[in-house]
Amino acid sequence: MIEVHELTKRYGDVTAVDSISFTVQPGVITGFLGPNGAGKSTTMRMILGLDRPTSGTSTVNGRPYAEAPAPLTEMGALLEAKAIDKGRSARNHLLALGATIGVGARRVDHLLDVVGLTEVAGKGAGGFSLGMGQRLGIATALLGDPQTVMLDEPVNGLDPDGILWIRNLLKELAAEGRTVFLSSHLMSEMELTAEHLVVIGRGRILADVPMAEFIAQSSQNSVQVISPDAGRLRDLLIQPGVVVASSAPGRLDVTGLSSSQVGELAAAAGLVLHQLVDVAPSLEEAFMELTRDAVDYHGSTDTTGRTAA
Ligand SMILES: Nc1ncnc2c1ncn2[C@@H]1O[C@H](COP(=O)(O)OP(=O)(O)OP(=O)(O)O)[C@@H](O)[C@H]1O
Repeated sequence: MIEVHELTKRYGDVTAVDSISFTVQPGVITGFLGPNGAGKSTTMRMILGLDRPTSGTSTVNGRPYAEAPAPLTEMGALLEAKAIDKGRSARNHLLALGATIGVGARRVDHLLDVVGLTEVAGKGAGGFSLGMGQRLGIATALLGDPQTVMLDEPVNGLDPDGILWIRNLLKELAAEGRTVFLSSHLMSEMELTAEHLVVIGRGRILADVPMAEFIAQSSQNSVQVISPDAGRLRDLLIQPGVVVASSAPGRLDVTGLSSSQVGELAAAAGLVLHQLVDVAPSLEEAFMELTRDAVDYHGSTDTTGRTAA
């Protein structure tokens, strides 16, 4: 279990983390979400004891991580890929770390197999691709068979096969009753992996809820309609508070009305419908809605350098 209590971190004038409290429970995968610069990495670094909090506390399995007698067996963490001695082979890296906690060659070779690095185990990790470095980082996190794992962007650089593999691995770890805490900007992947979410924006907790609840509370529900009379239906549905978009001929995506309202309006006008479906919002839509006011870095699709007057 990870417990964070009124944790604050200031860098000069910047408050990176602003008195946040949350608990990461064992047995479920908890996702840590937030826009760029929200404070996720800073929080994880403080939990790991790599950054000293300005105030507040955090504990891993009941005590500050820095005080754990055998940290690698308490919590395995992946913060930055490739944070290893680049000249060393993957196997030697794991063996050297394993030696500090009584883990030998057998478990090292097993873990190399689990993360899919057996064939390159003797090669210098300096030549590893981003995804291979990530796999090695995950093997390192699992080395001490820890009760808790904390992973910052674990799917970063992984190919589709690797992403599926880590999703299943994390689910297995949680099913074994372990605490699993991970950050990711890949919303579709997080939606498939996590059961609980902690969302942070500008250093503050915006949500700490089960995934299903987080998505359900979004107002982004829409209705998808397919009709041979799409044009007439569109004119009928347009009213204040209703947005009607069309992504294909004969298809309308309606927000602001329920499917029964759309169906009744169509029936009253004698319009034929071929399909009428409620579309639940995605995690991405729910996340964008919640964090709209907490995004510090906005991009633009204008690559011309011209700005609107
Ligand atoms: N060592 C540091 N010195 C000064 N400011 C820092 C430092 N580390 C982080 N910050 C600032 O703290 C804030 C939170 O940064 P942090 O890296 O924790 O965010 P994040 O949620 O992990 O972002 P991202 O999604 O981009 O990785 C940002 O404004 C960042 O610029």
